[in-house]
Amino acid sequence: MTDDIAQHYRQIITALGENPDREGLRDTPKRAAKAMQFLNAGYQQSLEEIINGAVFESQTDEMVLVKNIELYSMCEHHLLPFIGKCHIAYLPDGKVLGLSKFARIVDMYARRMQIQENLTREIADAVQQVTGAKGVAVVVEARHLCMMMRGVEKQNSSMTSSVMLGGFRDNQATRQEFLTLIN
Ligand SMILES: Nc1nc2c(ncn2[C@@H]2O[C@H](COP(=O)(O)OP(=O)(O)OP(=O)(O)O)[C@@H](O)[C@H]2O)c(=O)[nH]1
Ligand SMILES: [Zn+2]
Repeated sequence: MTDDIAQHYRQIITALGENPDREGLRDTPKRAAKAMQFLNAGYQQSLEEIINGAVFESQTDEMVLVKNIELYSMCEHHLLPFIGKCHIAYLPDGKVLGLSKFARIVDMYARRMQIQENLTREIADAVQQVTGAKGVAVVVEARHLCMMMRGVEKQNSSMTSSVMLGGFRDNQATRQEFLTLIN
């Protein structure tokens, strides 16, 4: 598969007017193929595999918040990166999730071809599914290189997307507490 992708990169380099056989570019198709495979590795993962049973019984019913999870994804329109951070909160209902698993969930969905809104929704649905929480809130703040390096070339705009489920959707005080904590 890597060789296959590398062959296509070689053609792209040629089509762009470069010489894929010159010294500096000789290994580039293969490197680029490996990088692209890494950035799309989320297709090879499943929720079950990354959670690996790390859901623990707990009687806490207070909000749990994991803030500022770094996020690197690729926009499905241009295959250019969007980069930012993700905040996840949930209201446990007898079960809590291993802390590292929030970052693993973010990475699994981010390492696919995405738009930010769908990524946000997929993270929220996954946390809901594995914890059975009374509520889940996810906010993603990101800057899109497709808007910065090309296209409208706006360097300072960022996009915020959010998904609120259960108690975060129904209860304004809970939602407000979450928004206050992340700002
Ligand atoms: N809602 C949303 N839009 C995105 C995201 N990533 C990229 N886009 C937008 O997708 C749109 C694609 O628009 P098109 O007109 O088909 O493509 P384009 O001609 O390359 O668009 P420009 O970027 O405006 O030059 C653009 O408005 C992008 O800014 C995302 O995560 N969410
Ligand atoms: Zn884009």
